[in-house]
Amino acid sequence: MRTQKLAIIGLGHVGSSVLATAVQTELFGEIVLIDPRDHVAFGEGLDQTHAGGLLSRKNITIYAGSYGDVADANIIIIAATHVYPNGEIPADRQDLLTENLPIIHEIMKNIVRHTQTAMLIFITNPADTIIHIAASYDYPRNLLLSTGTMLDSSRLRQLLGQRYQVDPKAISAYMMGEHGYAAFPVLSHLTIGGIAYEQLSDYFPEIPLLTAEEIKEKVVQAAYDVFETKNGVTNVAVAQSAIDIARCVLLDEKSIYPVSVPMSEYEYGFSGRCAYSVPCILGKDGVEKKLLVTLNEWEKEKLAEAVTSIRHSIALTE
Ligand SMILES: NC(=O)c1ccc[n+]([C@@H]2O[C@H](COP(=O)([O-])OP(=O)(O)OC[C@H]3O[C@@H](n4cnc5c(N)ncnc54)[C@H](O)[C@@H]3O)[C@@H](O)[C@H]2O)c1
Repeated sequence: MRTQKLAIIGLGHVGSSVLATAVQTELFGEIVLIDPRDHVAFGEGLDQTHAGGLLSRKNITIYAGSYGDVADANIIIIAATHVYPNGEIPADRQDLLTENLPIIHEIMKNIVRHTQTAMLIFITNPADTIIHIAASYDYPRNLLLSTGTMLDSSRLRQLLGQRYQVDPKAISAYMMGEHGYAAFPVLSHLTIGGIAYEQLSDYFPEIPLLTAEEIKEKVVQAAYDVFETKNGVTNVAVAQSAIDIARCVLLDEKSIYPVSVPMSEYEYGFSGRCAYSVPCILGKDGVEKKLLVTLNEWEKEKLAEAVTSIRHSIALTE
């Protein structure tokens, strides 16, 4: 009998958080770590393995490996990125593209050589362009996605949860579009405890209703509140997002998450191929259905802006 196997590619701040979160979930019996800085993959694996003697921990096999080891992986999470000297990480995610493009090509070439069945979950930025590039390889389209605006959506629910003093999980809401400056909230489908956004003032008259533009700005800024205080690193919440997706696929949960996926011109009518975040049903077959929700005029405008921004980035790769 086989256990569930996870491969993590890129063991920096994000990859090591993915590892720590994955271990806590107890979903995986085997975890392989791949990073060109062999000593980093080895050390992260060893550090986690040392906790294996504690009564709270399951006896999981964790080791530094190579691409041959992804052949029987169920889930592959990619958090590889160019390492900037002196930690001078560009704040604009798009500025990571030049350095990360060859890294993603190298990773995809290696993955397709060994498997066609693992769910690929990309974290590497710029998220949407990266998934567009990954989708250019001979790999099942339904088995690749980027966490995209999943993290932005969690920030949105957290922000509104604090504002209305309710559990963020009581809020059904998501961000769509670009994982970046052009992410936008879809207020036309947002509910708090089933109450539509525009009716919230009836229930919470003391709380002024923020405009969609104000919410967008606050959510986009939230990433930088972490980035600026943690010296260019945001690692914990995105790691949890990636593992939530992994769990959803492994348990065939059919949850709906906003994730970045390849989009054709027949979806939302933008000519040519692109990739951006839309709510998707995720299950054992990966991305099982994209929910192309009806958008209001402001949201259509913002989606067009997001597509333009991502297209500009994609054009730099051609
Ligand atoms: N999508 C999101 O919501 C989100 C959130 C946070 C961070 N990120 C992104 O996650 C990525 C990782 O960030 P980080 O803070 O962990 O960076 P980091 O610099 O700490 O780690 C990057 C790791 O990737 C490894 N790497 C480099 N080239 C590689 C290759 N060819 N194959 C495999 N591994 C390789 C490096 O050796 C390093 O260990 C970045 O692109 C960052 O922008 C995305």
